[in-house]
Amino acid sequence: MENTFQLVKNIIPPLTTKKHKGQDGRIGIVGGCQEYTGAPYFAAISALKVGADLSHVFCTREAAPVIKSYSPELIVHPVLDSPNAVHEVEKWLPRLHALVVGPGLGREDALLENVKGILEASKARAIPVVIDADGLWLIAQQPTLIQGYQKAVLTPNHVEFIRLSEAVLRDPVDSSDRRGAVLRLSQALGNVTVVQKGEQDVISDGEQVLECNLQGSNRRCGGQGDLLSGFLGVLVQWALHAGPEKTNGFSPLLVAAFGACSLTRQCNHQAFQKHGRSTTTSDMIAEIRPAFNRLFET
Ligand SMILES: NC(=O)C1=CN([C@@H]2O[C@H](COP(=O)(O)OP(=O)(O)OC[C@H]3O[C@@H](n4cnc5c(N)ncnc54)[C@H](O)[C@@H]3O)[C@@H](O)[C@H]2O)[C@@H](O)CC1
Ligand SMILES: Nc1ncnc2c1ncn2[C@@H]1O[C@H](COP(=O)(O)OP(=O)(O)OP(=O)(O)O)[C@@H](O)[C@H]1O
Ligand SMILES: [Mg+2]
Repeated sequence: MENTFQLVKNIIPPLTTKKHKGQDGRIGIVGGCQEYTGAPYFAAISALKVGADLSHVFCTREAAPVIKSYSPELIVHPVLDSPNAVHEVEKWLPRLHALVVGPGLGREDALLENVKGILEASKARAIPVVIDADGLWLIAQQPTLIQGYQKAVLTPNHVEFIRLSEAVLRDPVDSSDRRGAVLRLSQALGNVTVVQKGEQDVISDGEQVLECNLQGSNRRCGGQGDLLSGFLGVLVQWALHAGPEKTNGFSPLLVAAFGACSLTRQCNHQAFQKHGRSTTTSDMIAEIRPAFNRLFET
C-alpha cells in the first residue's frame, strides 16, 4: 500500500500564488430530493474540504433551500425536477471538471430519466463521472448508459454491488472471491472503474485490482459513502490532470479511488477515536484536514 500512497501524493496539485479560483476543482453533485438532503450536502462539502475550489449541487426544487441552509459555501441549483433539467445542468457542464451522480437522488422515474440525459451529455463532453447510491440503481436498470465509458467510476456498497453485478453478469455473486467479482464486473462494463466498499475496499479497472484496508473503525453510520464520492470527484480530476506519468503506469482513476478510500477510512478512524459509538458523518468531516495531512502531506 505504501507505494500507492506515494502515487496519490504525486497527483495532489501544489498550492501556489499563480492559480486562480477554479483551477483546483469545480465539482458538480447530482442528487438531493424531498427525502434526502444530507447525502448531497456530505458529498459537496467533502469535495470542498479536500481542496476543490467550487462545489455545485443540482437537486430538486424542494431540496434546494434545505441544502443551502446547511452551508453558504455550496452553489445550489434547484433544477433536477424541472421539465428542462437536462438543459439546465448541461449549460453548466463546460465549467465543471467532474460530476458525482446519485447521492440522495431517490428513485423516482422522472428524476432518473433526467439523470439519464445528464449522463449522456456528460459523456458527450468527456466529463469524468463518479456514480454512487441511486445513480447505481439507474445503472443496474440500464448498464448500457455507462458501458465502455472509461472516465466513469462506480462506488457500490455491499447491497449495490450485488444488485449491479447480478444485473450485468446475470449470475449470483461469488462472495468468497471479492477481487475476482470486482474485476469481472469492471470487465463486463467495458473497463469502467469499480470501487466495492466494505471491510476492505476493492478497486479495479478490469486490468488491475487494488485493495485499501487502511484501519477505519467498526462504526457504520450513514453518510460515509457520500464523503467518499465527494472526495473521489475531486481526486479523479486531479489524477487525470496530473497524467499517467505521475501515476507510474497505473490508471489515474485507480489511484484516485485508492486515495478517496484511504481518506474516508482515516477520517472514520480519527473521528471514532474521539467520539466512539456516537461518531456521525459530521464528525468525520471535521477530521478531513488532519486526516489528509497525516496520509498525504507528511
Ligand atoms: N443523510 C442522508 O441524506 C443520507 C442519504 N442517503 C441516501 O439514501 C439513499 C438510499 O441509499 P441507501 O444506501 O440507504 O440504500 P437503501 O435505502 O437501499 O438501503 C439502506 C440499508 O437498508 C438495508 N437494506 C437494503 N435493502 C434491504 C433488504 N432488502 N432487506 C433488509 N435490509 C435492507 C441495508 O442495510 C442498506 O444498507 C441514497 O440516495 C443515498 O445517497 C445515504 O447516503 C445515507 C445518508
Ligand atoms: N466493514 C467495514 N470495515 C471498515 N470500513 C468499512 C466497512 N464497511 C464500509 N467501510 C468503509 O466505509 C466507507 C463507506 O462505505 P459504506 O459501505 O458504508 O458506504 P455506503 O453504504 O454507500 O454509505 P452511505 O451511508 O453514505 O450511503 C468506505 O470508505 C468503506 O471503506
Ligand atoms: Mg451510499
